[in-house]
Amino acid sequence: MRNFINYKESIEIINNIQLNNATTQKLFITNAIGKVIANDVIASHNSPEFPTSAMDGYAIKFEDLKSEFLEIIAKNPAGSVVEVEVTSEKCIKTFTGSLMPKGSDTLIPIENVEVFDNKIKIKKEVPFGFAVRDIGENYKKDEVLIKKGTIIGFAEIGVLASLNISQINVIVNPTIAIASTGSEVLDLGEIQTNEAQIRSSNHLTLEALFKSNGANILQMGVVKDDIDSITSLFETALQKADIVVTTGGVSVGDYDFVQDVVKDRLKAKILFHGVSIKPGMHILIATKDEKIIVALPGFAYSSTVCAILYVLPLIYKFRNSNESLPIIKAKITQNFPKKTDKTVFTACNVSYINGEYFVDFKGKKEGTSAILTNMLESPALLIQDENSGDLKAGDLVDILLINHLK
Ligand SMILES: Nc1nc2c(c(=O)[nH]1)N[C@H]1C(S)=C(S)[C@@H](COP(=O)(O)OP(=O)(O)OC[C@H]3O[C@@H](n4cnc5c(N)ncnc54)[C@H](O)[C@@H]3O)O[C@H]1N2
Ligand code: MOO
Repeated sequence: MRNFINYKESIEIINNIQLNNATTQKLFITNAIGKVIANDVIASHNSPEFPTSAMDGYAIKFEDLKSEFLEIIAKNPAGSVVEVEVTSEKCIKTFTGSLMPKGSDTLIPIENVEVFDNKIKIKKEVPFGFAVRDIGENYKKDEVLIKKGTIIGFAEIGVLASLNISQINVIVNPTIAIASTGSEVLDLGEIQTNEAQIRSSNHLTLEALFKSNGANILQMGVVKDDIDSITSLFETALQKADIVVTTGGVSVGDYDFVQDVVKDRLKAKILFHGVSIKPGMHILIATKDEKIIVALPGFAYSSTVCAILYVLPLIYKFRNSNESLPIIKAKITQNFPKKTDKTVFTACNVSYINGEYFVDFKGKKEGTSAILTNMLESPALLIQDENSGDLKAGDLVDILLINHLK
């Protein structure tokens, strides 16, 4: 009889896996979108470096605000440096993005003045320093602007560009080899020869999930339930990938060979085989020569839930990223019983109304762990801890936001 550990213990084991130092690569910034930056980015200068005008108007001395007229002594277009200084009762026509001329401290917008030849009359006053962007308004020299572990997105690209940084060091994404095992499962396009065969969805569901969450994929397709084929699958996959993920063949059936191969042929170090969760209780995680093996159950819903719970955190770990699973609180809108003493992950609908998350089960199908369609539309996983009881409408519950995974 196998020893089933609880969910919390299984996650601690995953968190404690020691990985080698991540490899980094240098990329041009827009090729690094979605990658994890390996070093802090520190501002090399103030932005702006000099007081800069935020509007089109006239640069003045604030003390002249009440003067009857101010003489326009120069024009100061953006991109050029005006040498003339603003002195008492003088002003310089200055534009959005122009440096504030020496001697000036305030900008009167064009709309606030009346122009008489080379003079202006201020019709509407402004406070001191109006429409002047101070030195370092956007960022200050030596400020840490992007922390290592951040995933590069559009805002990071913009900040890097403003720092004139064209290439950055990013973590090389882990490679995950994926295969579905089972003599009844057919790859796409494979000809069906009897009624007991079904189309494999798992290997492609997992490819989509891992690819969009930061892994390179080695798709190995479908492998029949046969010890030699499964052994050679693992041997190849372990050479090429950091993580090998399979589905099927981990429970108690006569043809559940994945576990036999991992334990007896590969002699991998078993971290656990069996967790008190629903779905996915037969999950097996092992290590072999610095590589990680994740053998998931065959059912489509079980393998997907377990891939989210165990493989995504491994990807985060390989990428040294500051990501974590998006688990938040929501209000449940109907009574919901606790059906087993395991930790249970149930697909539900999630909506966000007036700043609060709500969950219900409208349209969700009940049945076995084969029902992947429950993950369509706007799903979340309701998490019922092993020690929790029945839920009542209005209770605050933990949910994992599936649509926040990419
Ligand atoms: N006597 C017992 N039977 C079962 C137990 C148990 O404890 N005692 N556990 C059940 C649970 S829970 C699960 S989960 C499954 C896990 O079994 P396996 O991981 O060995 O998976 P398979 O038997 O290979 O497949 C299960 C199911 O999923 C379908 N499948 C398999 N691969 C794919 C694929 N690539 N794409 C789509 N669907 C797939 C397969 O046809 C089966 O229907 O064991 C229970 N049995
Ligand atoms: O362990 Mo299984 O509950 O059907 O995935």
